[in-house]
Amino acid sequence: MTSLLNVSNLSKSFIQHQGFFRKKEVMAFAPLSFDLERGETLAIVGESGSGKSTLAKVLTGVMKPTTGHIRIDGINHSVQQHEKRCKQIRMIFQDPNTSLNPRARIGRILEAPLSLNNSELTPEQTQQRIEDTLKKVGLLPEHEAFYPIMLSSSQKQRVALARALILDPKIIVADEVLATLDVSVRSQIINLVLQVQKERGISFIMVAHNIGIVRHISDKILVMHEGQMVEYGDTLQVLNDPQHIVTKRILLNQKIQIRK
Ligand SMILES: Nc1ncnc2c1ncn2[C@@H]1O[C@H](COP(=O)(O)OP(=O)(O)OP(=O)(O)O)[C@@H](O)[C@H]1O
Repeated sequence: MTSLLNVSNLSKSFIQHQGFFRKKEVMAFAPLSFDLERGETLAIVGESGSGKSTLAKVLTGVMKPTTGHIRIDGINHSVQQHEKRCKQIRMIFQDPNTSLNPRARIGRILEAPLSLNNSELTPEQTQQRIEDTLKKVGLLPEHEAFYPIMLSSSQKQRVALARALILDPKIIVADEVLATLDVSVRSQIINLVLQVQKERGISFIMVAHNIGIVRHISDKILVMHEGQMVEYGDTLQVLNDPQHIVTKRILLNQKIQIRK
């Protein structure tokens, strides 16, 4: 059976100019491959600079890969096909304070992906979709008239999730969305993600630091180190019996006991 997401030999390098004539190639991440099934969550962990954010951006098509393929339901996923791509895979960024336009009301923020993606909805259906999506993330239809500054951090992160959900994607990629939130808001957002996942069978790819959360929410884990995928597999299996020194070090740094 075809996996929902199949990533093969995906890599990304940047060309850095050093003076007029010299160029240096920086490998953000080396060729890597993995699969993700419907309704599963993959956690990407690793130390700073290991390539996690670049991988997240390449997966969502924000950046073009240097090598490799991304297939969704067996179909090649291309950066050029912006419209189709947005309906399949959407990204939520770390800080809703910078990712939400402060000058736009919430209704406009949620309407934008629909109009940018040539939605065939009538104005009434668009309005209904916005209200339904707001409700789905625990907000009220009245929040449509609010500006981001009028919302709490939890509400802003809910709007970011609503913006990702509104096109009904198969996969959502979240880059460190929990890092800036305090503990109580963090658990609210985690519960919301788990609920949305259960209801709609969406797959999540989460760049995350906190191994306690990774253990709680993810089915698979991918450990990065200096642009290499050093370990990948079932989350509990990897966390209970890590094979790579980097995984062991991450667990040790967070005082997580290895069970084997
Ligand atoms: N636009 C860019 N141009 C050149 N090099 C880049 C660019 N973006 C990232 N890199 C390099 O790619 C490597 C991986 O960076 P990336 O931001 O993906 O790591 P990360 O694991 O997400 O780090 P952090 O946890 O600190 O966000 C780093 O060496 C970084 O300097």
